[in-house]
Amino acid sequence: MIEVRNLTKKYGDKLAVNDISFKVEKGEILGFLGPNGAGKSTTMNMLTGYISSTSGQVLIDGTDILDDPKKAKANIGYLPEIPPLYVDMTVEAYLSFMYDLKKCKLPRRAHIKDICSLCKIEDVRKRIIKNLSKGYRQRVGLAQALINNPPVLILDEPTVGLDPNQIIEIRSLIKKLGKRHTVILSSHILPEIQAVCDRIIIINRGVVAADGTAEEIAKNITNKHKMTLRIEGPDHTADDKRVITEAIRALNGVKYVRADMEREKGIYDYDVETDGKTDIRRDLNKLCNDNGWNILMLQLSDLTLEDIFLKITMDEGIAKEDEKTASKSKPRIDIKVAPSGKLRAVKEADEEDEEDNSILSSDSEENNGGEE
Ligand SMILES: Nc1ncnc2c1ncn2[C@@H]1O[C@H](COP(=O)(O)OP(=O)(O)OP(=O)(O)O)[C@@H](O)[C@H]1O
Repeated sequence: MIEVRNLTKKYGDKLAVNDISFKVEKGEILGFLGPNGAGKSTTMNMLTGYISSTSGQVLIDGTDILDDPKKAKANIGYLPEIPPLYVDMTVEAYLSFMYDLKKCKLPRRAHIKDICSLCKIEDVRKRIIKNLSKGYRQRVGLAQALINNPPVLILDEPTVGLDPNQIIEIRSLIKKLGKRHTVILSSHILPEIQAVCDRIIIINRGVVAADGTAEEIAKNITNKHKMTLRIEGPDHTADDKRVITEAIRALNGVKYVRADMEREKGIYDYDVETDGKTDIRRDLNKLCNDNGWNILMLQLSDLTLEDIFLKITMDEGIAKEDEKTASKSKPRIDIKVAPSGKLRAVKEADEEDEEDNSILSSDSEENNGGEE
């Protein structure tokens, strides 16, 4: 439904988006994550045809957004971070105006009524937008994005500034919309992405740093980094523990080994961490086979999305130290830390610096719309 091919955007010398490619299938809800300045809004703006790309292509249902913007844009409903509202209009007048602007063909009254019902703004239809609370305004913004019943919905930070109840409502609405629309949702908030999205793309410094489901990301990352093993040595003694720990430590790619509790008589668990680049499982198996040890359990660490992001960020820190001598740096995953999400480790021999801490801001509704 959406195809992005080698998309690049430069603002003067500033490379904001650097050769990104991805596809979003019909009916998929894609979460778009990244720290401040990563290039999310720039990408969203190119996807919606709001700004042009320096190079590359955006295809919406096969139509190039720059070659035939009218046709491509007819397929898109866009809710920017700040909803584009005419605040002196009533909700109804505004939606009717948007209906005309988007040349909607569906029966006007019935359609606007349906959209209002879907977005739960029926009770404020006759109110002036500027008098509505932030949550209601956000829903009116969503209603305008839906007005021409577009197959693609692009939502930029749709829950920013909402209170927790409003956040839950908007999330469940997006989930519902995802059944009939292809949705791209940009957010800083990991739990939001986890709750709503089928798949996540993390963009960092203008490149796609990760792409996949939370499970895939977790698997890729945890597989490579951390596992717990239960190994039975020949003698069931503490000496087994020492020999096994040292032998694992000597494997290529192992960074850290610690013998944990004695789980069965003379049998210990071992926490093992690797360098993140080497998959040690086969070597480990061979080591145990050669020595006549039995692997009774091998468990990859079960990390939350937040753990994974933190882990990636921390590993980037380590990579930075390792790669000081490397010539040119590549982008790294860098996440704003609010509680937690998912991806494919497109993570390369990345590098350096900074973390951000994202904030889940919450505004309470002052004017609780609804009553007239
Ligand atoms: N009009 C512009 N002119 C020059 N540089 C720009 C312009 N718009 C964005 N940039 C730069 O491009 C980079 C990407 O910005 P962008 O707004 O796309 O990031 P973002 O991921 O949306 O960040 P945020 O989460 O803070 O909104 C940033 O370094 C930003 O400063």
